[in-house]
Amino acid sequence: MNAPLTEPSSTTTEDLGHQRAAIAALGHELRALVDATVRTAAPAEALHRMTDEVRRLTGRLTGRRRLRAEIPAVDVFPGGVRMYSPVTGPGSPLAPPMRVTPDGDGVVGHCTLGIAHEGPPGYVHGGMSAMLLDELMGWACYGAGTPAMTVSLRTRYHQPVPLETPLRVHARVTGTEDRKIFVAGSISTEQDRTAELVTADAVFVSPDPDRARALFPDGAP
Ligand SMILES: CCCCCCCC(=O)SCCNC(=O)CCNC(=O)[C@H](O)C(C)(C)COP(=O)(O)OP(=O)(O)OC[C@H]1O[C@@H](n2cnc3c(N)ncnc32)[C@H](O)[C@@H]1OP(=O)(O)O
Repeated sequence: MNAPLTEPSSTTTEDLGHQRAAIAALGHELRALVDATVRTAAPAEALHRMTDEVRRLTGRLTGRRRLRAEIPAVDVFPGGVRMYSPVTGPGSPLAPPMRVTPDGDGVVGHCTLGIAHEGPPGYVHGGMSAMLLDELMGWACYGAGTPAMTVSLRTRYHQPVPLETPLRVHARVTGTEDRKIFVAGSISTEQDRTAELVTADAVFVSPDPDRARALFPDGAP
């Protein structure tokens, strides 16, 4: 029988690097598994065999489990690496993952979505587009020195967003009013950055300090 998979006990910088690389490698394979799962035309018997194998694998991820709201040791929070973010996390099978970089007065996100994120056949699910924008708009707030949470997000879908096509997501802060931050965002393809397929505007709010402490006892965003 295979040995259980457990967490390392020490957390030196080198260990963290190894741990992050291992998390990213597992995330990569799980994303490949998700992609294969939503594409397969395998017959029911093959799917049942596969189900048994996956259940066995899941059972091998033993050891201590992260608690709700606990920040993983591999993360830098706030404002840094989030290994399991459903949008940017290299360890998340749900994430594209989107890579975020500064861009002039805002931030830009790069990613390609596969058919696991399909809405209309061949195109991205509208909720997924909203998720990419929401996340990146949050990064824009953080980049502007005002970490905040979304209180309102309005999306406009101008044209369908193609799957399996490199995408460029953009966000920038357009104004502030006390604790409110106004943010604009868009999605285009890398190939034609001028054609905005989805645009969005959002209001973010920096929680007041008491609210932030209550929401995030381990460190406000
Ligand atoms: C770095 C990458 C991060 C990525 C994160 C991606 C972003 C996210 O997904 S965040 C998760 C989704 N958002 C949430 O869960 C937020 C839920 N909301 C809350 O918890 C609270 O509203 C919170 C904590 C944000 C603010 O609470 P609090 O500090 O008490 O503020 P509050 O006093 O209610 O409101 C502040 C101001 O915002 C205004 N406001 C509140 N909601 C809205 C709204 N929907 N639209 C416009 N303005 C609003 C209020 O009117 C008030 O304005 P004013 O001072 O002029 O009266």
